[in-house]
Amino acid sequence: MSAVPLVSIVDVRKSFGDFHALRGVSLDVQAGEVLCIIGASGSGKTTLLRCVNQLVRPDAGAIWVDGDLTGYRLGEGRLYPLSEREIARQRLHTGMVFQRFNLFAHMTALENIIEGPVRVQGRRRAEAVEEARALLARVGLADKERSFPANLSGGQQQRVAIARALAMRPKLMLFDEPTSALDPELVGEVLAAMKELARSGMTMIVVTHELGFAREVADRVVFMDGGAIVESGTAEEVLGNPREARTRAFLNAVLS
Ligand SMILES: Nc1ncnc2c1ncn2[C@@H]1O[C@H](COP(=O)(O)OP(=O)(O)OP(=O)(O)O)[C@@H](O)[C@H]1O
Repeated sequence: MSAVPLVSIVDVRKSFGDFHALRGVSLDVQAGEVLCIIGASGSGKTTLLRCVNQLVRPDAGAIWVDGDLTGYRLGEGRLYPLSEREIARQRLHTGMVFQRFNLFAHMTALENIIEGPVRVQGRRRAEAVEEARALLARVGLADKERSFPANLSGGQQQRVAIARALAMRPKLMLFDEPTSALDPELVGEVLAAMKELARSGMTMIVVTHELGFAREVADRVVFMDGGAIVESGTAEEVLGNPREARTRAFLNAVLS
């Protein structure tokens, strides 16, 4: 019998006006799995990721994260939609790293990292500081705790953003093209931090154009097109020997 997935996405649909961004997407992610989502611009990758932590509410379908039906709570045998506040609380189990780093400009790297644990989770400041220092060391920025975002490179800011997400002790990490806003020479350092995280056993869903990263780290690669999953398999299968013509066309376009 296979294990219960940490994330279960069942027939999720989402439209923006007449545009069908997701046309019935189903996907399971096991605990500890690293899933990379690839696909052309507009294929629905970001929308799917945002549905997982409810920054976007699906029109139909269901998403479970660690046993919780996201956006709902069970009471007296019925499902009740959660309020925005309750959704925010549910979202705390899921860390997200965006294209843009969105650090608080008036706070140092360390203060950015402890903000969530102290203010939102009510953890003791001393404990949060100790953990933040360990996280900064983990992403290679032990010497930058007093730096403000304006004095950090894009790659360093993104690594602080990863540390900040991890400080909330998430069960799941979502990455939305975390290196696409970076200068090329800064991409490697962020991917290195993500690789270390992947190897530590974190469950990760990564929307990425970095096929080398996917090849090296992904347990599974999913190719999306037109709001649907076209192909799913190991990196070797999907990137090395794709079955579907649409996957081949996409790979030919990005690799040429
Ligand atoms: N909030 C929104 N309002 C209206 N349309 C939206 C919204 N979000 C997404 N869309 C539409 O849905 C389409 C799919 O978007 P999505 O960002 O999920 O694709 P993507 O595969 O992640 O592309 P990209 O790589 O460009 O981010 C977009 O092209 C856009 O037209």
